[in-house]
Amino acid sequence: MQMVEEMQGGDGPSAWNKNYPVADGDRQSPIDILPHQARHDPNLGPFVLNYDRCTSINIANNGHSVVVEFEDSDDRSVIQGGPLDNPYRLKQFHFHWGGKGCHGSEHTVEGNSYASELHLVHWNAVKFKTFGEAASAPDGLAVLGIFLEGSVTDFKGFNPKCLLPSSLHYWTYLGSLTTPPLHESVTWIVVKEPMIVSEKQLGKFRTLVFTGEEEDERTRMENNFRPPQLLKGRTVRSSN
Ligand SMILES: Clc1ccc(Cc2nnn[n-]2)cc1
Ligand SMILES: [Zn+2]
Repeated sequence: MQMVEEMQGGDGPSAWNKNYPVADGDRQSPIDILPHQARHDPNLGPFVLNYDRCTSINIANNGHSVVVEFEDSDDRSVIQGGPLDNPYRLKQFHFHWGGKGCHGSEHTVEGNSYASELHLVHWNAVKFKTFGEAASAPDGLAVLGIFLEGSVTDFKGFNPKCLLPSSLHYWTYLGSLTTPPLHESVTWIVVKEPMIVSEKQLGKFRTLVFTGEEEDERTRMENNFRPPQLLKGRTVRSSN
């Protein structure tokens, strides 16, 4: 996909640095995670999700993913602990996926990718008044990344918490948004254990289209992931 874009002079990830020079910055995401090179940090405690009173507002195809937005006018749905100095409010979650097989996640682990990756996007409402302000500040956002692995099992019901695997051990590093504006404002928390979802569920993503309802050609929405970026000397820490 990316090669084709380059040959056709497309506006895919490799061309983003034209309009967003930060694409070549020092804390870009995603990255390829090398578990043996991650530094185990005994001071890194567990992160805590308080989503019980979470109130989703809508679900939408925003042209490059499927996004569920949440009410974020108070601290009813927050993540805290782990590498975070204070609670961060849940703003939205969305997914990245591929066209088939096990490609589609944004982060990779020793070069291996998963079929999809769920991103729960949170913002630092203690330090900033709005999401927009937080989104361009170095400690403004915290994105929880959960790998989704295809399997024939099925699972019913839907609640952000039930999407979490049993073990919440994670890697954490300082990075960025993975689509323009690519702000270097994200404290990444990537859970090690993938969630198992059914091929049927993954198939649902692949029926989504990039094009708007009014447009006639239907471009299938797939491969909406940015490839891994250079670490540039950053340390990836591992919880216990
Ligand atoms: Cl508000 C917003 C902007 C960009 C993205 C894309 C992304 N960045 N990091 N993970 N996904 C998600 C939400
Ligand atoms: Zn994302």
